[in-house]
Amino acid sequence: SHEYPLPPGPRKLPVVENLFDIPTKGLVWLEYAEMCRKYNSDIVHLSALGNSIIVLNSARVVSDLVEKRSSIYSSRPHSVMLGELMGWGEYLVFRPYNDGWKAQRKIVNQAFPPGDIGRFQPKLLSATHDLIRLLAQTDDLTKDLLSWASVFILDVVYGIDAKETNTYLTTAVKAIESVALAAMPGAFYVDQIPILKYVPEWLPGASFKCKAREWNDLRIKMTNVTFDVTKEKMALGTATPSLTSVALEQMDPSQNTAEQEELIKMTSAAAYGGGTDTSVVTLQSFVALMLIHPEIQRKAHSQLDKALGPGDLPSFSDEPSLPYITAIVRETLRLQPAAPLGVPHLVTQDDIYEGHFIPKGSIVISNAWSICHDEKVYPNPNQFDPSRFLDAEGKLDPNIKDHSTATFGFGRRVCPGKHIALASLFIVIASILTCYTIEPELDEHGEPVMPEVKWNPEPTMLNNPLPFKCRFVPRSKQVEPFLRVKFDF
Ligand code: HEM
Repeated sequence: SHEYPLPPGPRKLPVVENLFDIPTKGLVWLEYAEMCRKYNSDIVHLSALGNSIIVLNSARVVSDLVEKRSSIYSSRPHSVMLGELMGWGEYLVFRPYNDGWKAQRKIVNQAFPPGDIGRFQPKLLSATHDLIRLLAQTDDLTKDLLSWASVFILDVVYGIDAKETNTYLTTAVKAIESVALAAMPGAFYVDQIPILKYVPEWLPGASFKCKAREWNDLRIKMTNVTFDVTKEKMALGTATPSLTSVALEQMDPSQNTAEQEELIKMTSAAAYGGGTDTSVVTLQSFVALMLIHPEIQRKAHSQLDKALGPGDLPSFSDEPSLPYITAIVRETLRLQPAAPLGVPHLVTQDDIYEGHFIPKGSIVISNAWSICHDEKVYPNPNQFDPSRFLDAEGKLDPNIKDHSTATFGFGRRVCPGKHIALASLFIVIASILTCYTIEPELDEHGEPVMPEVKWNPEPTMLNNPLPFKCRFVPRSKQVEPFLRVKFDF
């Protein structure tokens, strides 16, 4: 009954409203983009089960609302399953926009100052060299990439070194998986019918409560075990700088210690969870895109061979002479963003935008996919072409908008690990391409068989290629010492 109409969108049916219009199958970001095209609007409204959903489909509207009006567009939807029953509701990623969120955000910003990533570079480099060695004999690419991401993130967040990683990996992988499952809208009825949370566990149909209890245990374990490692190392004087150690050192002694530690724990676990899978799926997409585009690998190889001495592995100081590698990082994130719909925001006040009413409490979904595939900014948007980011001389062209405004989210919630993620992707991509050519597997006659690479059509928050087969073929005898294996050339 507001004087301004809601944004356009599919017709609302009695009772169920738009329940059947909400995409739940296939690549949902494409479905949302299509819906916006159909209603000829960059902003679309849906409602179902008491939720109001606003879809934003262009850089312009996302910037106008989520960025310029960020004081009211920065909260998160509440979830009974994930937030209450599984206990993740107060962790940085999921926490509503309040003082607790601000305190956690400050912890990350102090430990990860965007201007100073130097202190983490040795950690990223050493995790990358471990991966390079694994790839020489990989038979499970996903597993190796997960190991790379876990090694560097556990080191950056907790100062845990590579040999200890496996001890903590199983719990974390299960915990992160449980979050991904519970975060899928519609996965658990209790999110639509909150009163179900009072149902006793033994009642038929209440298996979600058992799951929630197990998953809550995983959260507690994941949060505490790694945190305790950092504390112990600090006490022994063996800690290397990490998010957790920096935050512990910066605690205010005049304030309650237990409360501050609790905040640090939740922040660290959120960074651990927020950084792992996103990094893995981005690298999976990179490998898949290289396999499909040997001509791009050749260009990258030629730049690497010019910039590096024979037998050298790339370091961070090589970045200025490797613009094509930076362009591959950007193009991978643009073409196949890791989280095409980001993490939903929530608007905390009624708002009016371009003649439309946006109700307080609406879930706001910013479609990063559409922004990254806008043909006005990126001609032939579905083409993998790193050189679109370069000028005529092959330098990075500052006039071409880079993906990072979209792939890493928006406004006050923008990914606080963004510069670490970009640095880790640069070094791992440069190192893989220095050492290897990514090639299809050979059949029994020695002929290459190019697999059909498909991006996962299951509805999840992440965008990853389905497992595919490929080979990492070493490029020269000079890298053998790094790989610590012998090859026949
Ligand atoms: C390729 C890698 C990565 C991608 C694509 C990515 C993407 C994102 C996105 C889309 C969001 C939600 C932003 C929003 O709500 O608007 C986010 C949040 C977050 N990310 Fe990342 N991320 C990556 C790596 C990392 C790393 C390495 C860390 C930490 C070490 C990290 C920590 C976080 C945290 C703590 C949040 C929650 C911020 C908040 O809610 O205030 N991320 N990330």
